[in-house]
Amino acid sequence: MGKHTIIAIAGASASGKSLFASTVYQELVAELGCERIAIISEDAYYRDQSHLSMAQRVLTNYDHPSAFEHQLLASHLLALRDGQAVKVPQYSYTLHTRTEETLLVQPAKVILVEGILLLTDKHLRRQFDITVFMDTPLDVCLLRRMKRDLEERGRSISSVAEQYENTVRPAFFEFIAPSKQYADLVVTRGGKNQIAIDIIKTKIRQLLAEK
Ligand SMILES: Nc1ncnc2c1ncn2[C@@H]1O[C@H](COP(=O)(O)OP(=O)(O)O)[C@@H](O)[C@H]1O
Ligand SMILES: O=c1ccn([C@@H]2O[C@H](COP(=O)(O)O)[C@@H](O)[C@H]2O)c(=O)[nH]1
Repeated sequence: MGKHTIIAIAGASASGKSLFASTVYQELVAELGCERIAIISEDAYYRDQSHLSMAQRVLTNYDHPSAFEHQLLASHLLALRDGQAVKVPQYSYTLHTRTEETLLVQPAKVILVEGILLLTDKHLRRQFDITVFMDTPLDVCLLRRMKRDLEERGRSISSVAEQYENTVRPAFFEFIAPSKQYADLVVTRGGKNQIAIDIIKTKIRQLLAEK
């Protein structure tokens, strides 16, 4: 591995990717400092849709690779590897578009990236040094997504159910499940699997000691 290590955490929507990644990040950043570890979400790279009306935005398939600007994410990961800071877009799930703000992410020795389709894109896969797949049963994901989307993303029961049937579930079988083959580590039991969290933390500490 080179000077920088990029760790991808993929899996179904609500499988626990962001809880897992943010727990690893929070538990390590205090110990290591933010110049050594950074975190990015693939969701930040949903395409800007500010030119579309709300009625048009709700028709987008947010579970299809075309919904993401993966090229921008790939170029940001390359820049971070090269020691340059990047301006990560910020995305609003309620407005279905990017906000005006960006978040300046500084280059770090270890970069955690989490998102549903990270392992489906061969250009992105080339950037990852370590790959993790959250293997949470789909019924558990649906229940967690329902609760989260009602509480945090301004959705209704019927809108979550409709989107789940139309795009979320089909995309899981078409894109996400087949991408599990590219994972180095498969994590069961979601974002609170402390043994898996500790394994990744130990690996990160070991990599940083070598750099
Ligand atoms: N092992 C777990 N036990 C209980 N709740 C969990 C667990 N893993 C994740 N969650 C919860 O499920 C929801 C979805 O998790 P999240 O990390 O946002 O998923 P993702 O990033 O994969 O979409 C969140 O509310 C999170 O707190
Ligand atoms: O405008 C949007 C953008 C995305 N979504 C849904 O979000 C999930 C991906 O995020 P997770 O945090 O991994 O759940 C994806 O399944 C999209 O369906 C959305 O509903 N609206």
